[in-house]
Amino acid sequence: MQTLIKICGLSNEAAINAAAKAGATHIGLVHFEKSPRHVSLELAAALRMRTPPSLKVVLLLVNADPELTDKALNMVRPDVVQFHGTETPEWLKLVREHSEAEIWKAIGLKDRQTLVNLDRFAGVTDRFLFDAPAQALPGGTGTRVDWSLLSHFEHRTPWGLAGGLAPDNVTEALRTTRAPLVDVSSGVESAPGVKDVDKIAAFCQAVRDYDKA
Ligand SMILES: O=C(O)c1ccccc1NCC(=O)[C@H](O)[C@H](O)COP(=O)(O)O
Repeated sequence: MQTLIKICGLSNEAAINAAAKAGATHIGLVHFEKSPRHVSLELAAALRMRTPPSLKVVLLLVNADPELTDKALNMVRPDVVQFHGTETPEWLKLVREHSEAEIWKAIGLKDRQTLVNLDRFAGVTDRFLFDAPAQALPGGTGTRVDWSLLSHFEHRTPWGLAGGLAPDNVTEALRTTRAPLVDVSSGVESAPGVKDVDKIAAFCQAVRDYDKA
């Protein structure tokens, strides 16, 4: 089966087109002011309109209040909303009742206990995204998670792997975890927030080569 590829933290049309050309399946737009990849809702909505249909648009929010969440979903109309903070299952359930967007929950993967605690999100998230635990920023830090934690875990919900992935380590990450989706941000940048089209192409090529092997 083809591995899904999300290129996160895009902020211009050229990078989106590069992701489409390289064969990515999802792009991420980060709406979080502290991030070097932050895009305003106006820009996110404009980029969403110009995104080729081969790509699903994922809007990232971090502990956004109800008013901002509602505004963001109405303005951007993403295919997926990714919650990347300490949002509760109750909050996700409420969003699900008011939105048709797919819901993803990012999880800072610290140890085995993190995986045991996932049950509280059963039925309220369409996908878990396992990322490095939050640091100064909750995501986009380029920090690898311990892949071995995922290698024999029986997943009951669709999931994806994020955190410190790059063109030169994604093959090993896939061999170890068999992730159905991989997510990358800083590993395909030349500077924080600046996407590199050659790195995007190399990342996607490495994933497609793994798929074919
Ligand atoms: O990318 C950010 O700046 C960001 C800021 C706040 C919350 C989430 C953020 N990114 C979320 C993502 O899905 C990233 O792709 C993921 O954390 C992996 O990032 P990286 O380790 O840099 O590849």
